[in-house]
Amino acid sequence: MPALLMPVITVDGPSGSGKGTVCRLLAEKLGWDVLDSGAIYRVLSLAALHHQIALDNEEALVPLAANLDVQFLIDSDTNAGKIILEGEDVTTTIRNEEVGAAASKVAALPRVREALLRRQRAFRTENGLIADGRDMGTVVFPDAPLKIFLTASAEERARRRFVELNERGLDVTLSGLLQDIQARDDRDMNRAVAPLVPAEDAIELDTSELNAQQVFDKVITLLDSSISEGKLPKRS
Ligand SMILES: Nc1ncnc2c1ncn2[C@@H]1O[C@H](COP(=O)(O)OP(=O)(O)OP(=O)(O)O)[C@@H](O)[C@H]1O
Ligand SMILES: Nc1ccn([C@H]2C[C@H](O)[C@@H](COP(=O)(O)O)O2)c(=O)n1
Repeated sequence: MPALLMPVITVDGPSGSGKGTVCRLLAEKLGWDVLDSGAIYRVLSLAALHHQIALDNEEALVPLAANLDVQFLIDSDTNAGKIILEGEDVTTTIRNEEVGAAASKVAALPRVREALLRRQRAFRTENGLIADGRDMGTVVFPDAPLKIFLTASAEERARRRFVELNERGLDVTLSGLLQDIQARDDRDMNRAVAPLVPAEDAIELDTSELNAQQVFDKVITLLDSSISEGKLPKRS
């Protein structure tokens, strides 16, 4: 690994455990970049739908993944992320539950994961990186000095998603979301390649009874321990 590369903090865990929320807060605090690896799988599944490629057609999905025409931009005024797929703004579309389920299907294909590996590792630059996903600590950045694995009960994760989607005006039911979450967990945890499991050296944090601020505070405590152990550089 070239010496210029800064450390990575990995945050893995199942859907709705709060990874994206804590990664955003951490990145703001540290001024580091974020890799939202789930967004890459979501964009790929959307591209497959656009090109009418079946979600289990590994032969066709591999070149699509390798040549994916996607840009991850930051709006300089609002600082909000923007995702452009083949010239189209898909920032909101990829967050739909259907796209999440489709992403979990293409993500089960070993050669598709392989094709996306280099693209994910390229997010690591001379700035520090917070990497959000399922296999960040186990496969993509196994040398990360701080690995966090967030969990929460499926019921609590479904409740969180219900609140979020209701706020967005979407017509969803709690029981439907719970079923979706359980199906996605099952696929993500039981696939043959890079299943959702904590890395051996990951620190697990159950967020079921914690609000987002409490989770963030705990992560900052873990970060400070890693700094005092010399695993991460002092923060400015
Ligand atoms: N500790 C928390 N307590 C309550 N709600 C939370 C907590 N953390 C996050 N949330 C809310 O739960 C929802 C899911 O959070 P978030 O998107 O961060 O999860 P995620 O793990 O990144 O999910 P996914 O993998 O599906 O992208 C969001 O609406 C978020 O605001
Ligand atoms: N590192 C990753 C990230 C995501 N996936 C798959 C599995 C998820 O169900 C799906 C969507 O992810 P989300 O945006 O909800 O975090 O993508 C994966 O296999 N590996």
